[in-house]
Amino acid sequence: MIVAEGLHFSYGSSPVLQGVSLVARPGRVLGLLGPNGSGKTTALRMLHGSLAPSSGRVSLAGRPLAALGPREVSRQLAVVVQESDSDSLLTVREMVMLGRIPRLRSFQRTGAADHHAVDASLARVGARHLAGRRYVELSGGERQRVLVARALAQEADYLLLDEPTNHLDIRYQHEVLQLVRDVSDSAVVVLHDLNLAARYCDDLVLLSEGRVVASGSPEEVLAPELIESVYGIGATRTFVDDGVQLLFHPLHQESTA
Ligand SMILES: Nc1ncnc2c1ncn2[C@@H]1O[C@H](COP(=O)(O)OP(=O)(O)OP(=O)(O)O)[C@@H](O)[C@H]1O
Repeated sequence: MIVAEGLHFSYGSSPVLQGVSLVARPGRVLGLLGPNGSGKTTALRMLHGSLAPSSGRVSLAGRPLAALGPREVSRQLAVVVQESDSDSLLTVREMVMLGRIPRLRSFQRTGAADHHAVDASLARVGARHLAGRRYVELSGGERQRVLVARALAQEADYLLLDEPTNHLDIRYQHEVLQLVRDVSDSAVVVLHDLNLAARYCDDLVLLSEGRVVASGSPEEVLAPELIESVYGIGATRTFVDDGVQLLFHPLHQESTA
């Protein structure tokens, strides 16, 4: 279980997180939602320790994150963020092998078990055929699969993903999130698309201006009045396949929800 309690953080004098608390339970996908600049990425970075809160705390499986070493953190958390160009010369196989590094001891070389884990991870995301290709030459959707494979190769308890559907077409958006559900049922995912969040997440946390304004099931969080007050756009709620979905109103129309 990942527990964040009362996280505060500022960049300079601008407060970004103002007392954010959340719980990511094992076996569930938690969606982190909120408008641009509401603090989602900052909060996610605190969950995996790449940023420390100015006050508040994060614990993993009951132990304070701040007291855990990087190796221990990487056994529990695997992070999927967009890659920079610095990795551009790597092949897909090499990229996924990077996921094994936290599991190696100092100066230990990769061995048969690591190669097996890389093959198994690529197979799970349906990307074995890409193994010899250069990462930089892949499409956005293929890259996302490879990044998820790298996180899987790490064999961590939780996947943490920051906007994994960014730049993907609608089919790949669904594929990547279905993949997350298929391969790891313990995940925290930052999403912009509220309907994707409703479909693929078990629990949602909605941030606004650095504060949690709602948390709970998609049905509880995606209430039209709340969405309108946070995002400034009217919405009507409907149900598809027993799940909540929103229809948004063009800005000149009044909400009928
Ligand atoms: N390195 C930084 N230095 C200064 N301010 C920053 C930095 N990173 C983020 N911020 C600011 O912190 C606030 C929250 O940013 P954050 O990236 O956490 O929001 P977000 O909800 O993930 O946004 P988005 O949906 O646009 O990606 C924003 O106002 C942003 O401008």
